[in-house]
Amino acid sequence: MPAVQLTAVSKSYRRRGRPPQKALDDLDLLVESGGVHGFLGPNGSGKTTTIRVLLGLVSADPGGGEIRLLDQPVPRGLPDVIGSVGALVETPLFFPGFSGRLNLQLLAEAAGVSHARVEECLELVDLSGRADDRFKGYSLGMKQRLGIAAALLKAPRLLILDEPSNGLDPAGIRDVRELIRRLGRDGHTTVLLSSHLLAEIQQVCDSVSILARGRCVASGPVGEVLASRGSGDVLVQIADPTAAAGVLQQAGFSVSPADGALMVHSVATPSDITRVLAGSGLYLEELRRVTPDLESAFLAITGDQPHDGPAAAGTPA
Ligand SMILES: Nc1ncnc2c1ncn2[C@@H]1O[C@H](COP(=O)(O)OP(=O)(O)OP(=O)(O)O)[C@@H](O)[C@H]1O
Repeated sequence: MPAVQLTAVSKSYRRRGRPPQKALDDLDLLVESGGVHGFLGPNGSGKTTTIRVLLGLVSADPGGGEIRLLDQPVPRGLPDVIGSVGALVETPLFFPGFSGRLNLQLLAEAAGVSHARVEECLELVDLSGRADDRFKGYSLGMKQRLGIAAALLKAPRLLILDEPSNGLDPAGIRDVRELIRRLGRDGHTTVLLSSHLLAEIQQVCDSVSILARGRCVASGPVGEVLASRGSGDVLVQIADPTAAAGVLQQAGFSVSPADGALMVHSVATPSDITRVLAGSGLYLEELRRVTPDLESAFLAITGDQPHDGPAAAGTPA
C-alpha cells in the first residue's frame, strides 16, 4: 500500500492584485510504504505546499486531482488516518521553562498516550540523559530531536519531516540524520523527508522524488535516479594503461588517461571492457562506474534551477 499518493494535484495561491501563484501544477507523487523517502526540490518548488495539502492544512484546487494518505482520501478520510501520521512541519512550540520530559508528557496526556511511550520516544531520539533539563537550555539540534520525539508519540506509520536540518550546526545535522536513518529501518515507520539539501537526501534516503516548479520531474530509488543520469564513464585501473588504452581503442572504445588510470567513455556494459582486455592477456585491477552525484543529476533534472520556484518572489530562502 502506498503511504502517499497524489494524482494530478494542483494548488494555486490567490494573491491580492496579482495573478494566482501556481505552487503545484498537476503533481503526481507516489511514496511506497517503508524506509525513508526523500522529497527534494529547490526553494519554492512546492514541497511545503504538498505536505500542507496532504495534511489537510490547505485545500488543493478543485478539479480532477486525487490525494490519498495511508490509503484514505484527503480530506474526507483524514480523521481515520491522521492519528497514524506524525509531522514536523514547523519548529514545534514547547514550554521553554519546562523540561523536555514534561513537555512530552503534557503532549502525551492530550493525545491519550502513556508516559511509558514518552520514555521510549526520549530513548529513540537519544534525549533520555537530558530529559530533565529545561527546554530553553537545549541546543537547536536537541530541540529538533524533541520535536521529532513529539511527532513519534503516537507511533505513527508515516512520519513527515519538512526540512528538519534547517538552522542546525554540523553536529545537530549529523544527529538528526542518524535518527532519521534509524527510524527508516524500524520496519514500522515510513519517513517522508523534505529537503533542498542534496547531500542529506543522498546520505539518508532509500528513494527520492524530485520536485521542480510544482511538478515531480524524477522519482525512484536514489541509486536509480542517479544511474539514469549516469555519465556512462567507467574508470579502469590496470598495470599497463598504455597497452590497455591501445586494445580498448582498437575495440572501438573512446578512452582518455585519468591520473595513472583510464577513463572509458559512454560504456553501456562495463563487462565488455573486462572481456576485451582479458582477450589480449591484460587483467584489470579495478573497474568502477563513475556516477555523478545527486547535485549534477538534480541540476540536470530541474533544468539548472537550484533556488527559485515558479515565481519565487517573496519566498523565504
Ligand atoms: N501562502 C502563500 N501565498 C502565496 N504564495 C505562496 C504561499 N505559500 C507558498 N507560496 C508560493 O508557492 C510556491 C511553492 O512554495 P512552497 O513553500 O510550497 O515551496 P517549497 O519547495 O517548500 O520551498 P521552501 O523550501 O522555500 O519552503 C512558491 O512560489 C511560494 O512563493
